[in-house]
Amino acid sequence: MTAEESAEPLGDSVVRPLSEALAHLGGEDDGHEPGAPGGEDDGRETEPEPGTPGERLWRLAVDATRLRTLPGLPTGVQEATAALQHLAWLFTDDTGTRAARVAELREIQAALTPQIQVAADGPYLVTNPSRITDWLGEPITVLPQMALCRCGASAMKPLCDGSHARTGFSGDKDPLRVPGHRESHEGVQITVLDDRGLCAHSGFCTDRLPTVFRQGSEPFVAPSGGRMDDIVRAVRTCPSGALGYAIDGQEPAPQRRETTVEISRDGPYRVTGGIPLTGDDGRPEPRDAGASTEHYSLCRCGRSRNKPFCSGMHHDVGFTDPPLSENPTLYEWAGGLPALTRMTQIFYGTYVPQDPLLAPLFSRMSPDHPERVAAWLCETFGGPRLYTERYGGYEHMIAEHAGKALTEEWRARWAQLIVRAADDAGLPSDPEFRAAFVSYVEWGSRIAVENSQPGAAPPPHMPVPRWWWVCSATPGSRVSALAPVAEEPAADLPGTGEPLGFAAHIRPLFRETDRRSMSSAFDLWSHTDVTRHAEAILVRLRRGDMPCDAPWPADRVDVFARWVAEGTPE
Ligand code: HEM
Repeated sequence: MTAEESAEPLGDSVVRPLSEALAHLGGEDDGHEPGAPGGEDDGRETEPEPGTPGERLWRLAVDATRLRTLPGLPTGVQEATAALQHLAWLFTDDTGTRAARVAELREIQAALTPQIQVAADGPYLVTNPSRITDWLGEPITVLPQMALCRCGASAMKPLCDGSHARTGFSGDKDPLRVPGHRESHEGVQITVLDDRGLCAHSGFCTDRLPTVFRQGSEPFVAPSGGRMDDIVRAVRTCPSGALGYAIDGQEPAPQRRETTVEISRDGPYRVTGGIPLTGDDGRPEPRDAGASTEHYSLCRCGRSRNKPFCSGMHHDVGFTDPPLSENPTLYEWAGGLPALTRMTQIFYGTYVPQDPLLAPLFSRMSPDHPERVAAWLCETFGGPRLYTERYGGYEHMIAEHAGKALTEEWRARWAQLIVRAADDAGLPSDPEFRAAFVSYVEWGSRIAVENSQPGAAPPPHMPVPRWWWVCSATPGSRVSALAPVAEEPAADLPGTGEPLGFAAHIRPLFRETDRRSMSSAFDLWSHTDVTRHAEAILVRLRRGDMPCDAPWPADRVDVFARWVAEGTPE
């Protein structure tokens, strides 16, 4: 980053929030009379700060961080500190120095409670975060003080770049939002608690258990539509905290998960692990009665009706992250580790235990088996080498299958149910992804059977396989997936009185798309066919319902009418 490139973020994210904060504290008056010694305009030449821009930024970041630790300062100080820490980090090239500097900043603000503070009409100020992941589940660099974009307009998402101040972002709730109200839906063994006002419409419950969580039906929850353990699992994956459950009138203790902020793709920040959430005044952010504090979803598009919480508006306003490359890995297309883990948890947590054939085979699997298999799939589908790094790689996987004498019957059931789990987990259902996914499942499961037979001797040291789209069926391989069919240039119309002919004047009026859409009835590029249907075509052209995407202009219809009147010459 050059000094010029840093100027804009410095202005928007450092100078503005700091000056607003100082104004708030009455700090505009610095105690100096204009022109007095020590004032800005005392007429003396100010000595330039020594050191490179990077070193100067670093000292500023340290000063701001010390200031940030003082109690009672406006949130602008945090916002500016976050920007300075980020800039100082960017300007430090050497990895070792970077790590040492981050450690020093962390030390300065170590006494601050980890939390997310919602700045009024501003970003989420994240203090001492332990883990922030992208939508693929990969950790992003965390600094001790961070400001995450809340208005949806930042050019350096997930970080705030000060855009909220330029765009006039408002953090107010919409008075027309679905009101927060927790309803109880009593079943035989379990009561499902549901607050529609908190729902972020991530679809995890409706995908996973559509017989209980019924999109478009009233009431939305039908506890008798599923087994108790399935309902519990579905409720526990609800990212917004809208869902809860009680058994015999008792709600369970909150889940204990690692504190994480997940930046979901095209959607909200999903927070787990009970990170405290406070408002601009430092008090706990008001929540609906009974809402989860262990997990919640925070608006990232800036348009939620229930700010700061997500209300699912990102779908309606078409909030999107930058598109994937034309040839993403299967891992990226699937949705990364979070999506693959969702699938394996459903597979090993629901389908396998309920299946009389598979349940005994997996009765002694380790509790983290779903995570392990997800890590394998993540690596196989082109993601990070998680299985190799964490779980022993190829050799371990081979050893797990060795000697189990897996049968074709087991294999077929395994393959059938994992595809069902992929549906439930909301993995992409496009033909290209599913072709690649199923081909791997078929291939991998058959290899597993082979390697599990008595006396099998699979090669001992192999890398984890890498799977790719099949037969070049990548997402970009279909014309329709790349771009709409290019508009064909409009044909030149003949002059008035110019003798008309089918080949020269009529056929060019019909586009390739028109021809294709009529091909089941007749050929619009054939003189014989068009002559035979000329009157009917003319009626529809005049009515404007052919072609179906947009009617022809009148002068074009007139040319066709004249050609018909002239006896449809060739
Ligand atoms: C694409 C196909 C498959 C993949 C990717 C796969 C993946 C894995 C992995 C990674 C492990 C080791 C987990 C660990 O690190 O502990 C494992 C274990 C195991 N797999 Fe597979 N597997 C496949 C097919 C099958 C099939 C078809 C069956 C039988 C129906 C099967 C049965 C087992 C069993 C019984 C274990 C040991 C579970 C335990 O008791 O801990 N696998 N599999």
